[in-house]
Amino acid sequence: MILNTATANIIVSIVLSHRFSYEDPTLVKLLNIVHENINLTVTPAAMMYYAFPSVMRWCSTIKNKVAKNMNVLHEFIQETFTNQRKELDVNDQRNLINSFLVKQQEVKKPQLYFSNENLTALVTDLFVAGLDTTSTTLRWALLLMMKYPEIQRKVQSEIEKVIGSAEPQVIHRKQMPYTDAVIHEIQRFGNIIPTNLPHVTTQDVNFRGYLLPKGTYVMPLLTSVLYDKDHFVKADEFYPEHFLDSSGNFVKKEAFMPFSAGKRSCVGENLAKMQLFIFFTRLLQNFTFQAPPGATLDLTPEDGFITGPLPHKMCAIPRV
Ligand code: HEM
Repeated sequence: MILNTATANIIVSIVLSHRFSYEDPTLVKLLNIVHENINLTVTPAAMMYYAFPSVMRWCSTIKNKVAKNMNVLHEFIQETFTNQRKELDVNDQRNLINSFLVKQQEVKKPQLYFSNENLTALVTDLFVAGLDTTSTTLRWALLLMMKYPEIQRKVQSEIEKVIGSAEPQVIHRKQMPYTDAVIHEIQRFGNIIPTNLPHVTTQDVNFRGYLLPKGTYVMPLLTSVLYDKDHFVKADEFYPEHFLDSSGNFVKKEAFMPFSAGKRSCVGENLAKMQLFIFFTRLLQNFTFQAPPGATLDLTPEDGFITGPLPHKMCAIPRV
């Protein structure tokens, strides 16, 4: 919950130029609805619905429940976030919602792209897509650091060398190849969206001798690249050297695609990378993460659409 609220506040500050306290009932309610909706959409019945929509169409319960929850989320976002017309000052645009509302006034046909429904959908998308993803990756990061203390120590010594006790900034990343490699490996190994989002062919496609007619549902499995043994020699292990050359320089891998690929790949990729670097280095600068004595650390992922680690108890030992 702490990681979720911290990452949520980043999106809140973009859309609303505001931050909530971690106990604020509005923020807690938002997180609970988003989380509940994500959980609901990954129940076995919902998964069956995505895979076999024409069969499952007859089973209206799950469809109605998901639609009802989505309405609750939309209504809540509309009331809380997007209803800012009264306070709008065209000469003082401070956030994404302000800019959208100004555009709505400027364009001739706002109902085309800049409708109220689109604004609500846009803000909802940012929350749904940007919350659990970043915080789940950070949960993997902390578990993997507990599991591999020698890797954690190497990251901490690079932090000491490059950042010292200053606040980490994105510009530090270039000078920190080991930490960069560890963060990439956390994303690769964590593989938090194994099935990616479903896509549809917009025209007939010939793929390796198979015809995929226009309108075919396609699930481009990210696991198939992130765990590809041709690209990652120890694909089933946590091995930061996947992203390092023999001199310790960071190397890019074309099979590293946790954000997917192509025109519809994650729009939040750059933001997410900045968040991961800053949260991860700030946390390890100030704490060493350890399992409680006698605890066993299990790297089996949770079931679901976003696959986080299983819950573990964790000790955060201050470093000063
Ligand atoms: C570690 C963090 C994240 C991961 C691993 C991740 C991964 C993904 C993936 C795999 C997709 C599907 C792309 C496709 O359909 O091919 C996606 C879409 C999307 N992501 Fe992210 N994401 C992350 C963080 C974020 C953040 C922080 C935001 C926004 C603030 C965001 C916003 C979006 C949006 C809006 C889409 C839909 C894009 C579209 O359909 O055009 N994501 N993300």
